[in-house]
Amino acid sequence: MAMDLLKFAHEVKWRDMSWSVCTGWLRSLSLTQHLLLLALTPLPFLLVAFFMVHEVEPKASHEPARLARGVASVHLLATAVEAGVYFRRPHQLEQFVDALGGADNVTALAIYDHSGRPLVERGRPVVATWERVRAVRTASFIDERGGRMAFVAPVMSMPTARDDGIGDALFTLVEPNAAGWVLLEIDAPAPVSAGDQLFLRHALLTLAALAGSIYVALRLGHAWGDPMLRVADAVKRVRAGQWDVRLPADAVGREMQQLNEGINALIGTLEGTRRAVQAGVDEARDRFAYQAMHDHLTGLPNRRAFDKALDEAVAASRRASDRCVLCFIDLDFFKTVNDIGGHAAGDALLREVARLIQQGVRTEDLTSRIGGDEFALLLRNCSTDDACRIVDSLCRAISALRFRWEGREFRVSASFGLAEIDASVDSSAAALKIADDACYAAKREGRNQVVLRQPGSQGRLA
Ligand SMILES: Nc1nc2c(ncn2[C@@H]2O[C@H](COP(=O)(O)OP(=O)(O)OP(=O)(O)O)[C@@H](O)[C@H]2O)c(=O)[nH]1
Repeated sequence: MAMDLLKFAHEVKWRDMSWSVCTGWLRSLSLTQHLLLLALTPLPFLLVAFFMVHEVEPKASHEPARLARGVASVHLLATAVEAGVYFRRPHQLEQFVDALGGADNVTALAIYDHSGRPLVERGRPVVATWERVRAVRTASFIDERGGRMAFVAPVMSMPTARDDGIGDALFTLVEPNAAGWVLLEIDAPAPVSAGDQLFLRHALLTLAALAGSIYVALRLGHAWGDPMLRVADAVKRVRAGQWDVRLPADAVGREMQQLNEGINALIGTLEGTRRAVQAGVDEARDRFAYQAMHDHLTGLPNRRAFDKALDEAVAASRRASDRCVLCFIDLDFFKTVNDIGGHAAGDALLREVARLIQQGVRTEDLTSRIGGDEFALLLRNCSTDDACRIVDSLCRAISALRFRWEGREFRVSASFGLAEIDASVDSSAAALKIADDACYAAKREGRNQVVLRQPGSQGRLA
């Protein structure tokens, strides 16, 4: 029992496996190959039907009409030679047989007496034995062998009356008996060749039907498969970023047209969504890029942007002797504004000062907020004198500012440290250090003033 179960499980597994291999193979076929398979599916049935039809087809030599003709011929012969047999006239029989034996399809013709002795014989009979001949009572077909058909008919004796010797009128009628037999063997028509013709005709028809099916399958495969391939190609191109791909709306077949329309609409929708997402991404990227380089409170370039510009300025001064001036600005007693007016007041003041500084410099100059209440200027292509003039007017503008907040008024001022960047300044850090020192000096000297410090010098009030 257990063995049976194991065997069954094994069989089921094998069946499942072969089924999955089969379905896997089917799935791997193209549409054209599927249709070809469909067209070829009836082939085994056609072949079986074809051979069955060929098998039941009666052999041409056994056609009833042919047999009847043979039987009639031998019967006529037997009747015609009756007298010759009865009266044993071989000469007459020979003439008769010679006349008939010349016929094309007669291969043997023999006339036997009642004891089986051939009275005359043309050709050698091969189909019928004497035993079979003498058993014949009426004209009939005996057999077919070796491409010959044999017909035999008895030659009947004439009916006679026997005198019984009792009186004048007393006779006994003697029934006719077989006095001999006529054997006729003729060529059997070539049944095989007729069968072959039939076979050939059926085979040609089958092949023609098959070729037609294959042709239709290939045409259908292309008619259905090509639009599908176009769809697959369109999807592939869209995935590669070609959003202008569109499928023809006049494809063959209503279903294909609907599919193309749907895919075109889908591509359009995806394209719209992609544009919206891309716009969002671009906008976010720009925003992040802006935020990365700008101060959120004042909108001025921030410390990172300033460091970058300063690096470039230092490199340019060393390379081409482009002179520029770096300026540090630190508000004086800014903490007081925060403490009295609150952080919001401090923010508002920072924005106000930023606006003032921006208004007071040239367009090619860079203004940035680099820390809490610290600003920096990069005055490009600028002499120290021009720089002092610009910064001095800034200093005055800031100290003239009356900042009002919630009914209070604040007086503001700033300390400025200037550093010229020439070819002797070898790094941004060195430039920053000089400007920072100058600003610190301005603070130390009493604030609200400008200190210029040349590279390598002690510095002076501007
Ligand atoms: N409102 C506001 N305050 C800030 C901001 N960033 C920094 N601060 C404040 O700014 C002040 C800067 O400090 P300091 O420069 O030492 O103060 P100060 O009063 O200006 O001193 P001096 O520079 O020596 O005159 C600190 O109190 C910080 O809390 C900001 O974004 N907004």
